[in-house]
Amino acid sequence: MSTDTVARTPRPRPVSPMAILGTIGHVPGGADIVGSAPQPTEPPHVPKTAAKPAGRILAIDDDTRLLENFSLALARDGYSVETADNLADGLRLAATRPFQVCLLDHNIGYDSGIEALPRFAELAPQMRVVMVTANSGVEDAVKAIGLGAADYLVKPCSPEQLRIAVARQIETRRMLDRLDTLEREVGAAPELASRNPAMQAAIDMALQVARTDANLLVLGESGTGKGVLARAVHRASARAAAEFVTVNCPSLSAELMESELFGHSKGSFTGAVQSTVGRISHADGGTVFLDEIGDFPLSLQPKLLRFIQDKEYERVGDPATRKADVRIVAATNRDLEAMVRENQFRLDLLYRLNVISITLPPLRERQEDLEDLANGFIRRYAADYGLPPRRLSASALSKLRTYAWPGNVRELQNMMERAVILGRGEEIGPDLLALNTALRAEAQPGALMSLEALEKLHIERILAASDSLDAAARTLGIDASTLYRKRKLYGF
Ligand SMILES: Nc1ncnc2c1ncn2[C@@H]1O[C@H](COP(=O)(O)OP(=O)(O)OP(=O)(O)O)[C@@H](O)[C@H]1O
Repeated sequence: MSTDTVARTPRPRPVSPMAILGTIGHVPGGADIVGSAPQPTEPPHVPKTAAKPAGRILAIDDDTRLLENFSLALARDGYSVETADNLADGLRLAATRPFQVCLLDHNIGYDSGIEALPRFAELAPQMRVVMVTANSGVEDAVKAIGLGAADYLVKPCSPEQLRIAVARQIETRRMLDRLDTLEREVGAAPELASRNPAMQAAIDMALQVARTDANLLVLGESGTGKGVLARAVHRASARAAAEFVTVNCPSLSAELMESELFGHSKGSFTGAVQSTVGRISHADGGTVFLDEIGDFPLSLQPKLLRFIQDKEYERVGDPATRKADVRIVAATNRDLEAMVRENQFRLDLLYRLNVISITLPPLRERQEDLEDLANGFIRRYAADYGLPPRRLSASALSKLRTYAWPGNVRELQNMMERAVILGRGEEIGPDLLALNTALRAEAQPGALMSLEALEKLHIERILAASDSLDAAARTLGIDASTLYRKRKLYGF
């Protein structure tokens, strides 16, 4: 579909203030049926505070009065209704907006709604289609269901029948979405496989380590997938049934880190109004992932070392020694050996963490994976946002291949999410790829660009010119935890 389709998409029709009819539809002879006892005229009730509609409905019928009646009846329940009085407009709307339910006329002018069902399924696989027809023949109903319709409504129908039919499909859609989310959560770790030999060797090694209880240190630039690998190790291990707990080291001060990790007793410090057991205890039997271990507070490193060696620890303010059986997976993009030389990291802790270390290659060195990763993200976000499937065009892929990916897989992921949201056609072309090179070209003195874009670019440049996160934070005049959050936010 070309990108100009949205521009030509008809705007939603305004709903006229006509009365809601007791019965919606046409008698075969042509006149609208008003129920035997006409309903009192009543303005449609649309909840004032309904920031989010109860559901997005697309109604397609060549009978514009019937479309108005559908809109009125459904607006009462807080649905947002868009209409099309011909098949081509209906298909365009379905391809470009996320609808949960479509009310599709059997015969739309000279076009057949039933014959168009496969096209709707292709353009909007998440949309539940209810066939609406004056023809109550069983044969048609069977054919429609066979071609993907979810239900069949015979007109004339009452507003109540219409609402029930729509509510049923909205509920089904909600349950299917929930199921999808649960399935994704269960299988949250993306499929870990690579066409790049170095990356595949890293994955194989991680899965081999998973079978043991050894601690693991994962190295690699930001956004290369260290957290994903840590989770995969947990899931492939005998610990999978217990918790996987992530601790982002730069985001916590030494005091907070101690109580967060090991727990504290009530009253052990100002503000400790109740006891907490700590993340280590939560992860008993499972895995603790210490992200950005290079930022683990130096003063607390002896306590972590003791826990790793002896599996013993004390809560803050409680002398009782406790035990927990936890595998530690630590990750960093910093040079821990250099930090040891600068007395920023303890050598004995490094030895303990570093029993096995795995380095993930940056994305620019695993070009073989670009296409699979990009299309995987596109599929995922299209499904998440209820948009039709899209794919990367050949020229977009070539453009991705020329880029250096300072933010690695995270940057690619963010870029594909943006492209899916902004894209209108079935293909994602190079114009939708917000590569930072473009930003760089714009960033001349006085260039018209947002403060956020300028901040992103400046942080990126300082990071590239600095030896460590700390050094970059010092140059920028912010603390390391703020810089850490901004990096995650901007995707590098
Ligand atoms: N192989 C992959 N398949 C799909 N998504 C991936 C893959 N690798 C990484 N990602 C995604 O990229 C993003 C960054 O991954 P992750 O957080 O694991 O990187 P990281 O190296 O730990 O980054 P940081 O050092 O900044 O913490 C995540 O959203 C993750 O889901």
